[in-house]
Amino acid sequence: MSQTAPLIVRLLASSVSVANRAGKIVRDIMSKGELGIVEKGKDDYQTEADRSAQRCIIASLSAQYPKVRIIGEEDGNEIQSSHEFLETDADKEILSLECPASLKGIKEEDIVVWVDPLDGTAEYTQGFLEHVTVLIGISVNEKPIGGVIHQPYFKNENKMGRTIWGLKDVGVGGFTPGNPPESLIITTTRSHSNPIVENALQVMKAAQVLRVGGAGYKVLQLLEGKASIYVFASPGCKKWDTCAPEAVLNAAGGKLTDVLGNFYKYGASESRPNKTGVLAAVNDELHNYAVQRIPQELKDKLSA
Ligand SMILES: Nc1ncnc2c1ncn2[C@@H]1O[C@H](COP(=O)(O)O)[C@@H](O)[C@H]1OP(=O)(O)O
Ligand SMILES: [Mg+2]
Ligand SMILES: [Mg+2]
Ligand SMILES: [Mg+2]
Repeated sequence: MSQTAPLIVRLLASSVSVANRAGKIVRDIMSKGELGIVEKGKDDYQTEADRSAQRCIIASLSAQYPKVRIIGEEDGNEIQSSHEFLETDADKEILSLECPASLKGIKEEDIVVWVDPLDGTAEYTQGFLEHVTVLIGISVNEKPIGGVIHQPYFKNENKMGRTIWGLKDVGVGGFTPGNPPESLIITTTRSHSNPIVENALQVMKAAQVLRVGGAGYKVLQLLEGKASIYVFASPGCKKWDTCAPEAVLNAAGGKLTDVLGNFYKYGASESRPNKTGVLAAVNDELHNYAVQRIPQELKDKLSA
């Protein structure tokens, strides 16, 4: 690995390689067919793929960046016994990026990485495999500045999977960005809905509502021009769900906030739940439209 590239570029390059490896683990466990499902809470599951992918990501990144604070979704991931999963490659394309001056002085101690080893677990267990992503989000001073969204089941011509990345003041890569659709298309949850979530959808006056799994996949739909706005007026998403998607969306000129229009903070001591929901769009105009549409009563209910 090039030791000459600035830390943030190396960390993003490592995250791309580690996410690819985690994606292979996710596919291998599905092929073997022994998912080892554990119920963590209501509508909240964990599988062997969530556990193994997280072990791979945390072991690999903490071995190379020992002073970076890394927070993963799953509990009980002892990293000692994970040498089988160590991935120390770093993506060459990312390593060759020109690091903007704004990101050059960042030290390991300044960084908090939020890891969702498998976003869309419900969909993974139900066979909606294209909704599944691996998310690695890099934050500095509480703000998401870089991120990786890996899709293990994206079908290319000759290989499985693709990795989308974004870096502040640099841009995005790994996919072809699309313009927002002509008519208003909303993307939202398919497995965690409730009456308040539905109310927030109705007020948008959308031409179409797409119901898909995962925060990563929904933000990808925005980036590819398949949807205009991502609305989820409910707690349930956590910091590891939104850090990487928000970083990539920001790098593409978009915006992700809660349904009141406030940014989440990604410091290590922040509470994990995104209590006041998620509202995201590829540009400020669509984002403003959505914030204004949400009734005050609903905003009050969520922030109570
Ligand atoms: N009620 C909930 N309980 C647990 N996780 C949730 C809940 N709501 C959302 N999430 C997390 O946020 C992601 C996006 O939500 P949704 O697909 O419902 O829009 C889910 O895939 C899940 O992440 P994960 O699959 O990593 O546990
Ligand atoms: Mg989960
Ligand atoms: Mg998730
Ligand atoms: Mg997860």
